[in-house]
Amino acid sequence: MFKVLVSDPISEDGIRALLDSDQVQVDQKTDLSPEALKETIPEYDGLIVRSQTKVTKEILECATKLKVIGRAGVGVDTIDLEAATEHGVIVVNAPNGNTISTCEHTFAMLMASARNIPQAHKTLTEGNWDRKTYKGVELKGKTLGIVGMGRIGTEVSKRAKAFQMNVIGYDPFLTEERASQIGIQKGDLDKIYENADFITVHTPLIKETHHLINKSAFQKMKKGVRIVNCARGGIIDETALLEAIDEGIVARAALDVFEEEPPTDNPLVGKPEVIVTPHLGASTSEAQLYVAEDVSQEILNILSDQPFQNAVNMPAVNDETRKILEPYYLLSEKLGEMMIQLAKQPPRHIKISYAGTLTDFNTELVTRTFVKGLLSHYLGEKVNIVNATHLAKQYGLSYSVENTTASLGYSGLISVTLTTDEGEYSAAGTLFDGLGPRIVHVNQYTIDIAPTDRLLYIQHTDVPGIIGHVGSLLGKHEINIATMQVGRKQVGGQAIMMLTIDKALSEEVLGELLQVDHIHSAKNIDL
Ligand SMILES: NC(=O)C1=CN([C@@H]2O[C@H](COP(=O)(O)OP(=O)(O)OC[C@H]3O[C@@H](n4cnc5c(N)ncnc54)[C@H](O)[C@@H]3O)[C@@H](O)[C@H]2O)C=CC1
Ligand SMILES: O=C(O)CCC(=O)C(=O)O
Repeated sequence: MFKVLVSDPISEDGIRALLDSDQVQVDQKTDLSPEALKETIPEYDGLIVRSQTKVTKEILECATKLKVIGRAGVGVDTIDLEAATEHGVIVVNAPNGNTISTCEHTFAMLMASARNIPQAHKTLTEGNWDRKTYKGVELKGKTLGIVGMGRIGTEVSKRAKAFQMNVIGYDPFLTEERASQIGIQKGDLDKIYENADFITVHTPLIKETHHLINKSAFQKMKKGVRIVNCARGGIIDETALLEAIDEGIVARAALDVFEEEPPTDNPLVGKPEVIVTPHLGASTSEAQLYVAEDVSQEILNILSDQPFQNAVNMPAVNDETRKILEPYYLLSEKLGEMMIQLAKQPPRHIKISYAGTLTDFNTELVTRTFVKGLLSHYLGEKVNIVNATHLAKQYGLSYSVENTTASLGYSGLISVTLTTDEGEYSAAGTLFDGLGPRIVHVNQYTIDIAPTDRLLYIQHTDVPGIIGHVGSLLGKHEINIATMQVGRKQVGGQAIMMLTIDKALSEEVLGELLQVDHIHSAKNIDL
C-alpha cells in the first residue's frame, strides 16, 4: 500500500481516483508547519502540493520513501527541483488544468485596470458617487504586449483579438509562422515597451526572467501604460514598478502575484493605481478540479509504474515509444552494470552511440538507464532514472550521446565507450527477436552473450587448450558453465572469453585461474 500526503487544500473530487484506489492511502493534512512536515514525510511515497507548501531541500532530505511530488498547478518554483532530482523524486505538475482560469483572471485584471472597477467599487461602497476620477480607456484599437507566449499567453492573445486589440507577442520560441497563425505580431521586448498600451507577463520565474521588467524597461515604456502580472512575483521588479507609477509612466498595475507572498508591508498594496488579488489566477472550481485530477492520475501512474506525461525532471515518453524502447532499458542497464565492472579505473566520460531503429526515438531514458546501471553497482538503490545523470555529474562523470549509422547489421544497436585515466572500455548490445538482450561486442571483440545474472570475463592469448583448462578448473570447483563465448581479433593474438556461470568464483578459484598459462585476467561480473 502506497501512502500519499496532500499538504495543501486540493479539490476532493479531483483526487477521487487516489481516494478510491485500493493501492493508495491518502492523508490530507493541510496545516502542517515545515517542522511537522519534516517529521511526517518519511512515511510517504507521494506528496501533493499547491503553492502553499514549500518543498525544500531539508524536507526532501527527510523524505526517504518519497517517489513522486505532484504539483496541482503549473509553477514548480515552490519545489527545490534540484534536490528532488538528486533524491530521485519525480516531480509532476498539471500544466493544462488552470490555463483558462488564469487567462480569464488576466483578462479580468486587464479590464478592471482599463475601467478602474475595483477603485470605483471601493469609493461607491464608501458612500461616494465619483464618476470623474474613474474615467477609463477602451481596449479596442489598443496594443497589448504579451511577454511569454506559452499556454496562458496564447489564450490571452486570443481573447485580446476578440476585443479588437493589436497584439505583440514575445517569446524565445515564438516563430513568425506561429505568430501569424494566431493572428498577432511577433516582437521583442523593446518593440513591446515602445508600442504597448497594456503589457501582461506570462513567463515562469527563472533566473532569466527575474526582474525582467525592471527600471530600464519602464524607462522605455509608453507613458500611461497599464501592466498586468498574473504569472509570478519577481518577474516585475516591484521597486522599479513603484517608481514608474510615481513617475507617471505606469498608469495602472494589476497584480495577482508578489515577490513575497502573502505581501507584508508592500507599498504597492493599497496604492490607488494598483489592483491586487491574492494569487487567485487558478482559483476556480474548474481549474482546481482539473489540476487535482491531472496530478492524481500522474501519481497513480508513477506509483504503478505506468507511463506518465508531465514530469518536470524527467523526459516524457509516449506509450508507443515506451513499448518499443522498454526492452532496451534492460539491455542498457545491464551494459552499464557490466562496464563499470570491466573498468579498472574510475570512468571520466561515457560516450553512448545509438544506431539502427533506435535513432528514430528519443533515447534519453535509455541513456539514463545505462547511467543508472553503471552507478548503482557501487551506489546501490539510491540511484534511479530520475537522479542518475545528476549523480554522474556530481562524480565528475560526463556523458555524450550520438546517433550513428554504424548499426553493424543489427536492427538497433547501443554502443558505449567508457574513458578512464588509463584507457577505454567499450561494449555494444542489441535485441535479438525472441532471444531478448544480447551483448555483441566487448572491448572490440565480437561475441554473443545474454546479459544474465553472473558472467565470467577472461582475457587470454588465443592458444589451443585454454577452453579445456577453464572448463576443467570450474568443473573441479563445481561451478556450472551455462554458456561460453570466445572472441579474438586474429589467430594467436589477444582474445576474450565470456561465460555464463551459475555461481561466482571465489578469490581462490580466480587465483587458480590466473595461474593457468596464457590467462591474463579473470573477473566475476554480477548483473
Ligand atoms: N496566478 C496563478 O495562479 C497562476 C500562475 N501561473 C504562472 O503563469 C506562468 C505561465 O504559465 P503557462 O503559460 O502555463 O506556462 P508555459 O510554460 O506554457 O509558458 C511560459 C512561456 O514563457 C516563455 N518564456 C520563458 N522565458 C522567457 C523570456 N525571458 N521572455 C519571454 N518569454 C519567455 C517560454 O518560452 C514559454 O513559452 C507561469 O509562471 C505559471 O507559474 C500559472 C497558473 C496559475
Ligand atoms: O495553486 C494555485 O492556486 C497557484 C497556481 C499557480 O500559481 C500555478 O499553477 O503556477
